[in-house]
Amino acid sequence: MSSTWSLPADIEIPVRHPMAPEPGAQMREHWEKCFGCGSDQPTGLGMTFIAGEGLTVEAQFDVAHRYQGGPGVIHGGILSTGFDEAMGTCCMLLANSVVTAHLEVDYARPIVLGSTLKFSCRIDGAVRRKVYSSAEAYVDGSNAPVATARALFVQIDMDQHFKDTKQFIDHF
Ligand SMILES: CCCCCCCCCC(=O)SCCNC(=O)CCNC(=O)[C@H](O)C(C)(C)COP(=O)(O)OP(=O)(O)OC[C@H]1O[C@@H](n2cnc3c(N)ncnc32)[C@H](O)[C@@H]1OP(=O)(O)O
Repeated sequence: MSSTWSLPADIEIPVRHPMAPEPGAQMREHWEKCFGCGSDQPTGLGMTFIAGEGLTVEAQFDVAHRYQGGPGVIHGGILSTGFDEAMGTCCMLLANSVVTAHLEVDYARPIVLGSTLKFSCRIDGAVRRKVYSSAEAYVDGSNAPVATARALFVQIDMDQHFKDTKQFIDHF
């Protein structure tokens, strides 16, 4: 990993929301039209999520041929999208609405089309509206991660943040 990412000194461990899904339970999509998780988004990743213990989430999707970048391997942007979605969903354990402010990925190994890509995500801490997360991605048969990521999410007011794009909720 080549990252210079560091967590702030005043970081605190937030409390998992009491209404968050139980460990082992499937977590819901945050929006049905979302490219990452939406059930009404036929060209999307179709990611699924299982709540883990504490502030952790496991996620996965199948690397379809349409996600190809180089010959036979995943496009790097699709992999970063998977991280974004998985870590963003992990933040839902706090029952706050967040958007990504910063995302960085280290690509360690090529990921072959047809793989099932699995993500282990956690919340590392929070400061005010900022939620810090990190994650690793694995494919079957690999003990070492094929990629790692770190991200900063910022809590938002949904009505304010999407005030200019509300029409997309009714007209996709
Ligand atoms: C609903 C659940 C969803 C779960 C799954 C979601 C998965 C997918 C998530 C996405 O892909 S979201 C789409 C991509 N992201 C965006 O479009 C966000 C675009 N950026 C913004 O809208 C604003 O920049 C943002 C809301 C992130 C922040 O603007 P604000 O005016 O609300 O806050 P502000 O700029 O004061 O920043 C708040 C704190 O974050 C810090 N910050 C913001 N951007 C940063 C950055 N890039 N790097 C480091 N720190 C950053 C900022 O310094 C400050 O720190 P302090 O509390 O210490 O003062």
